[in-house]
Amino acid sequence: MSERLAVPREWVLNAESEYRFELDPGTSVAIKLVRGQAEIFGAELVEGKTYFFYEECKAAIFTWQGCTIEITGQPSTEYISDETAMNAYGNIHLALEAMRIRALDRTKSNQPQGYGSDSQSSEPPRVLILGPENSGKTSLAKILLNYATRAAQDWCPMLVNVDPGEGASMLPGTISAAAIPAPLQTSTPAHRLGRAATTAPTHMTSNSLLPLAYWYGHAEVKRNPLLLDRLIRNLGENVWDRHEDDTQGRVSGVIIDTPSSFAANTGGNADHRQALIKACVDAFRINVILVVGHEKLNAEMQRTYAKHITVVKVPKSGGVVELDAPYRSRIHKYQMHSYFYGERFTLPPGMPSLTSAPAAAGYLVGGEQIMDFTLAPSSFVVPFGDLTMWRIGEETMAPSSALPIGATRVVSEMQPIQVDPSQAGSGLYNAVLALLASPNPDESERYDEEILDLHVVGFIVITNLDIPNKKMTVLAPTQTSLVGKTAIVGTFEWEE
Ligand SMILES: Nc1ncnc2c1ncn2[C@@H]1O[C@H](COP(=O)(O)OP(=O)(O)OP(=O)(O)O)[C@@H](O)[C@H]1O
Repeated sequence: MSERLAVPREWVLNAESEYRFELDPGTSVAIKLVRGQAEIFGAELVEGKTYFFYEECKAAIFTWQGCTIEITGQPSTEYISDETAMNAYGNIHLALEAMRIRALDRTKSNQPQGYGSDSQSSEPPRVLILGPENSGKTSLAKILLNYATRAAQDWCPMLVNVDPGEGASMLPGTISAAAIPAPLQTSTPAHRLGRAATTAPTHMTSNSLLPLAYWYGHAEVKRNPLLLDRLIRNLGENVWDRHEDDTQGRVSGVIIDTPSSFAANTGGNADHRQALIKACVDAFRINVILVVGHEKLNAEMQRTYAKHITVVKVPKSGGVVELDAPYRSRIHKYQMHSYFYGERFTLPPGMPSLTSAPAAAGYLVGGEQIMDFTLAPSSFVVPFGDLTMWRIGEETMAPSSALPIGATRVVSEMQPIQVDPSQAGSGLYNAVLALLASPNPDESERYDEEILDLHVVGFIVITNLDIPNKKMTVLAPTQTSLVGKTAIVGTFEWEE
């Protein structure tokens, strides 16, 4: 390792500029704010503390007023840019903030929602972010959420992620909603939108989220858009119910991050794309649409929604990195590993070790004091009969275009099909499954497709199938009884 890497390097940033960096696999960097003010995707850095970044993190340290930062370790790419989109993003935040304050005033004056001529303008912000691949949608969502939580009003905005390829604070394949009480930190792309409490070691709980999630099971929207539509509507209903009894949460608003396939047809069907945007608009009663870096989509949204919804064209940041498919699948792997095994990273060369107490006291990962990030999952053997496993829709369906004219396959796309683990080719070996909440205890309230509407309570992996003895080996965060539980398999595979 070269001597240069061991020596911390100082970078001086002028006001309204940012230091952008990208990391190679297996490397990490430490960044300390030496003096001045700085933030990362809207979350402020504490002066004198050392922040760690790893697992191919790509990010920027931005400063409004100027600062000096100290870097230890060598990113594969690093540079300073004074051409950022932060002014535009800051202005959007101010407009959303004004909406929150008006909505709060209205609540305090006890006027019901929808009352009076200015009812539209006193609604809290419910924002849908749309844009093509690598336009910076997730980064913008994070910046807006982080600015809201810093506003000294105790806002607790709701982050909704309907991009199953992203996974937010859960695993990829899920869509979720989580109230965000404090700025979302940045350290690894495996947890760009926070860490769910279920996977975090206990000492990290101060920043952990309690998301409500549904399992779609695939990274790609085109795989089963009808299912995604239904899950989005389920999520919307839940958020709406929750906000009925939570004025502060309701007034803080909702910010929705979407997949790029909502913006452009990526081999899918144009009707599905529009239907999914509509599902979000209806389910979350969207009143602001932000379109990042896409003229044509902006025009389309203006045409379709501008009568009732404020549609705003937003510039794309020049710092956004083009993420390719192999990178995205490595991130999925980091996410799945960190759910079961926690996080491991090596300090950059030249850093005093974690056992050196005085130095480690100033070390922060994801905004938390560094200690031990590893988890000890359980691997145990259970009879096949303990767990009922389902797959949604058939694997070998003919495409809709191959069906007779007038026929639809709505039922089969949404149909839960029980998976028999004793059948060769069940697809369960090394599959990631979502464990679902219990169905309605009242039998008379049950319905055929109920499992589509049950939220996720955890995840397991089947690491071995012993067909002659009708037993399987299950990897789970803790040893737990699976008797009577229901799980759904998707298309995510576990890799050691
Ligand atoms: N200003 C910046 N400087 C450096 N990296 C950045 C900056 N803004 C975003 N990035 C990085 O660029 C990558 C893509 O950004 P982001 O995920 O926000 O885009 P997206 O439009 O949501 O992507 P997707 O195609 O997955 O929908 C991420 O790794 C993000 O951390």
